[in-house]
Amino acid sequence: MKILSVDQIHDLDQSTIKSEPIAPINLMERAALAFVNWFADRFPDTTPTKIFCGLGNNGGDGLAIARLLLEREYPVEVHVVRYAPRESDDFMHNHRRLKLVIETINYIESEKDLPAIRHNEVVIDAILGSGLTRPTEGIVKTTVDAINRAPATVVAVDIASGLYADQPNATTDVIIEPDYTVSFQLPKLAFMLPRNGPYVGDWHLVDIRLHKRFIDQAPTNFFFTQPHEARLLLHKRDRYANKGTFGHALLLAGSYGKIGAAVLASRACLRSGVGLLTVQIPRCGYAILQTAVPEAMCRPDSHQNILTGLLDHEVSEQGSPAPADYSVVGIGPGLGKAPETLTMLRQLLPTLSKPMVIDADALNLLAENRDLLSLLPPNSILTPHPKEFERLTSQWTHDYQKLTLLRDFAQQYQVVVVLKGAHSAVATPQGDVHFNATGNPGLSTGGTGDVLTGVLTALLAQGYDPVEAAVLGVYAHGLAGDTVAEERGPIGMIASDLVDALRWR
Ligand SMILES: NC(=O)C1=CN([C@@H]2O[C@H](COP(=O)(O)OP(=O)(O)OC[C@H]3O[C@@H](n4cnc5c(N)ncnc54)[C@H](O)[C@@H]3O)[C@@H](O)[C@H]2O)[C@H](O)CC1
Ligand SMILES: [K+]
Repeated sequence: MKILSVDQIHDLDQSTIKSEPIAPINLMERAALAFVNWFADRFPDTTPTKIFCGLGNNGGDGLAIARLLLEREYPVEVHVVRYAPRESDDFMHNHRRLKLVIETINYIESEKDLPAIRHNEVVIDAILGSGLTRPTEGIVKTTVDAINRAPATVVAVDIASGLYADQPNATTDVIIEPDYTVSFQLPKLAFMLPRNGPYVGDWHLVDIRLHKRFIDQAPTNFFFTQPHEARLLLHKRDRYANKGTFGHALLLAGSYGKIGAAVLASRACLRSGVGLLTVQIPRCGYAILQTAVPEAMCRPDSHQNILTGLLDHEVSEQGSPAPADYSVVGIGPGLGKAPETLTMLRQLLPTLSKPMVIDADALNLLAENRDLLSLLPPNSILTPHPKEFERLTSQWTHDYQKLTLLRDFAQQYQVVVVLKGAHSAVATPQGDVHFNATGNPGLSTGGTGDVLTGVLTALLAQGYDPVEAAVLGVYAHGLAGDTVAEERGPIGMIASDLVDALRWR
């Protein structure tokens, strides 16, 4: 699903109005009805509801929502924040219609007009929408502040008042902090950025049948992966396939005290459909890996505690293939940053031409030796968490800057970057960014990144296009997290649970 800019959403509105055709006031009615249907599914018709409206079309939506809720016999109070002398046409239209069915419309011009808000009430925020052009100030700011301080549940219409849909807010801006945002049809870029969490809450989309052809043709670099889109990426399995069909992956992972990372990545790789898996680990991990993951083959490193890339010929079979002979190489989980391991990485990279997967300490080694970045095989997948990405690039002051760094990095080095976090972002060598829909805070625990590395390595081994592998892998990994969280709650989740919860269908 595409994420469009505010300007594009405005044009989409106009295009919908012209092409259907539909009168603007009827499109507003459609939007209000979609909101009310969502609302009525969550809140019973006994819920005391205070609707705060601005004077533009977001306020117009609020007035229409008030009328539709009154029709359904919700106890509704309407408060219009009168911050400017002029209202939009569709606001005026809905104002006239509402006056016919409601006893009073309240106006907030100064602080003394603010109503008390109690904890059992729901506040609907329809003060400002995507038309925001400047920070909240004066009575708007005072009202937003009062709503944020109130103990009630807050639902934002389209977007929280004061939050820019596609550009950074200042840290001093006063913005509604909703429990829910109910947005019209397409998500806003602002919803994808972790630091906006308090200003978005739990967000939902309601369909208002905006002009489909316009959306199909609209250019954008930003996408949100929906479940059905992720599932379409899944390759069907041929009935006559054999294990050779699904590739042979080589994982380079583990160091003394971190063999568990190699185990997690290996198990996840096997659970994600790889044909054959070989793992190179330090000798200290040999018995552990062979016991914990009997399905994997083991290449013991000549070093006892770290990876050096040299094989222990006492234990490993004669004539082991070179890393380049495997379908894919995944490197990083539990690796450590020993000088010998850096030497291994330095020698390995120029020998590889197929896309590889690079995670954890392999990323930290790249960050400390940035000359290695130009040796990465094109279309390789890098999976940094924000701190690792900062080491690879530079510090950022807000999420939009981080997004620019992310796109620039992926384009400069022609790699796929999975920036992990809430709504993990997959940046492509072409400059696109795909935000993920799945996952929860339970994933912030040791080892979940190792699981992702295993998943992505398996998908590349099976011949998935690297961008598709990243989008699908991140989706499936997050979904496994959601499945586990549903069962035992996010607090009790551990990375091994994720491996067991991976589902490919
Ligand atoms: N396609 C859709 O998604 C539809 C959206 N609808 C709703 O329309 C709003 C956008 O409406 P618009 O009138 O363009 O803007 P706002 O209501 O957000 O703002 C009104 C007006 O206020 C001025 N303004 C900007 N910043 C401030 C500020 N900080 N303080 C005071 N005033 C400010 C500015 O002049 C704005 O124009 C969208 O969010 C949806 O809710 C349609 O109803 C249906 C289709
Ligand atoms: K709003």
